[in-house]
Amino acid sequence: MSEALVTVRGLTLRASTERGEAHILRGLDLDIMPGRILGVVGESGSGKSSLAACLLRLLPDNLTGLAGTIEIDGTNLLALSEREMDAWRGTRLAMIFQDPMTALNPLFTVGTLLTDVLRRRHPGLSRRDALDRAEALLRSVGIADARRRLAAYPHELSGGMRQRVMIAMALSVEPSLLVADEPTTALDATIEAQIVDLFDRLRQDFSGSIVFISHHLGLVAELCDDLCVMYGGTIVETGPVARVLAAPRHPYTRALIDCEIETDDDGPLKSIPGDVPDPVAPMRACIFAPRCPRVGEECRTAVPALMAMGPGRTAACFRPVPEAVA
Ligand SMILES: Nc1ncnc2c1ncn2[C@@H]1O[C@H](COP(=O)(O)OP(=O)(O)OP(=O)(O)O)[C@@H](O)[C@H]1O
Repeated sequence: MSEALVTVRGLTLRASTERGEAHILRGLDLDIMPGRILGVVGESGSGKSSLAACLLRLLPDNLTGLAGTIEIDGTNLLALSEREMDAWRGTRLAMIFQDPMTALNPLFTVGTLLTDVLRRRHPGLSRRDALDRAEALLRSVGIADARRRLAAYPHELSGGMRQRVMIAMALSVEPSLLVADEPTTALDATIEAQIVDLFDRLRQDFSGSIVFISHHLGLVAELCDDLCVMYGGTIVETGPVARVLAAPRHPYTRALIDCEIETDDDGPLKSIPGDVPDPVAPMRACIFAPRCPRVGEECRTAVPALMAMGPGRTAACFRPVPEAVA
């Protein structure tokens, strides 16, 4: 297997809250492979967006205790100054948010937003050349009548179109690492399918890594190569997406898949019985133990580390789902 593009080790994040210090990320280890799409899934509150925010170091002020390392090509992003990090964001890292309006400045036209990013990336680029490139980028993300759209303001576009513009802006960075946080959640099903198709097409020309965060296992199965399952600020399972979904080893992954299978298209979303862990509580045992159908004595007294579960796969579980019945 090739070397990881991004190596995350012992990533920890805490927040001061009224109830005390919350453990948002509890020491994550993760390898993100070049040229592959890594899907990150987990229930609401499991820490997916926080992981995304750490990868770009875009964190709110009340978040403290950021520790560990995030290494790309031998540089630890967590050791960079704010200024150095800003330069990385304009050249090596890019993010696509759930709500494009949070990322698209409403005061500027699409053309200005795109040419600004392009000229930051390529300082010698003339305004005319930048506009030509911006137009080509809009076309590449499926925007018809691209020249005319350059003059539009974000609020003049539909939600799906805004999301395409944000994808074009992220691509204009030519990033090594592109992080997409629930990029289709705010869109209706037809537009969602188009955006997923777009990601699928983009991957052919894109040599960097994509981290794709989603609630939706079906979407991740369709689009991603690798999977990372998060629970309670920890990673509980990783591996090639098809193999993990066909035969999960962590009981939490099994439960997530069962919920998705049992949820009818039109029916209410099924959920795993029991409550998600309290982020303020310290972790002294397996964090999934209180909800786990396979729980044993050791699960209530020790914290399982991620253990190898066959080629390219890991799970943090003392009593994994047996392979034969997985
Ligand atoms: N700035 C913050 N201050 C306090 N707690 C926070 C902050 N940001 C996130 N959290 C808490 O950290 C935990 C993880 O949140 P996060 O948004 O990363 O989860 P998520 O898996 O992305 O959830 P969702 O799918 O709902 O977006 C949650 O318990 C959340 O309440």
